[in-house]
Amino acid sequence: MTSSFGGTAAKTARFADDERPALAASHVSKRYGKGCARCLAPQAVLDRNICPECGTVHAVRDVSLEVYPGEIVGIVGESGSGKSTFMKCLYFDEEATEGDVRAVPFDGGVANLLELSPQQRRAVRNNVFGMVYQNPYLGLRMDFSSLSNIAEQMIAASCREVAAMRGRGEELLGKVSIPLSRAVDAPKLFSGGMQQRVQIAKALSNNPPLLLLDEVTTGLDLSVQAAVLDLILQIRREWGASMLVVSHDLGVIRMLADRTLVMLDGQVVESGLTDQILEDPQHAYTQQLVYSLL
Ligand SMILES: Nc1ncnc2c1ncn2[C@@H]1O[C@H](COP(=O)(O)OP(=O)(O)OP(=O)(O)O)[C@@H](O)[C@H]1O
Repeated sequence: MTSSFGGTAAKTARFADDERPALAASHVSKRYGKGCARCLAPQAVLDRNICPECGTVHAVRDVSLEVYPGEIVGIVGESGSGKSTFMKCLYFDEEATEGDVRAVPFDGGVANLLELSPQQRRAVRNNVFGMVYQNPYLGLRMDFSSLSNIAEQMIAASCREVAAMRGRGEELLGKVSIPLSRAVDAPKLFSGGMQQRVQIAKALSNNPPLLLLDEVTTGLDLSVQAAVLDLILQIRREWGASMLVVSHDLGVIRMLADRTLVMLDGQVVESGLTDQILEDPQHAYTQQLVYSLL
């Protein structure tokens, strides 16, 4: 079934036992610095995420996760815990130091995305992932019109028909509640909430099977936050996209995520169904996060 977002309908059972994960990341690490015998040893004890010996920053340490079709997976953690860096490694904004990432929608999950050529990486960015950054300046050309922003993304994915781009752009802007009268305005003239909604429309323009959302509601007013969160849930309901959502705010993760990973100092300290984590947090840091919600 085709929905109003132009993709397949959301699944009610989000991940059946026999389904393969749409995205599988294994043992992903990102270090700033060369590392040394001390900090590269298994179970190395660091000063938070920094090696006391050589000063290498272990921003992401051995993170693995899977996102199943139609599932929303959340990563929560305080500032500096490594969640954005992990996301950036997936989207090639940062070069992972090591790890293995497979995406079924790209090539059936055959290649390790981290070993792709620059050209193949562009194909993944244009056709497999839709990225929405916390800072809309990273995801949008602020001086182009909103329609042109969407067209740019579609051209990157080989669309050449002006009428199709205009039609898709107007459809998506309507979906994210940007009035058509503002479609030719540049995002720099918009409020923060509107900019985020244009970014979401742009990210959706090629029907990416995997959406990466990095702190998309941080810095927005509460009512605007609620509208953006509703929009994300609507996208999942109508379109069934898989999503990886990063936030320092457990309230956001509680609203969106089926499963959650908790990160601290570059490592995953706890993971499981979001409801379970909220009801029965095991790690002291998760307990602190959950109690701060009460
Ligand atoms: N270019 C860099 N060089 C050295 N350290 C870096 C660099 N970029 C990030 N870091 C460090 O990596 C760690 C993880 O940062 P990251 O931005 O991923 O955290 P985060 O959990 O997303 O927090 P925030 O939401 O505040 O960005 C931090 O300690 C940060 O200082």
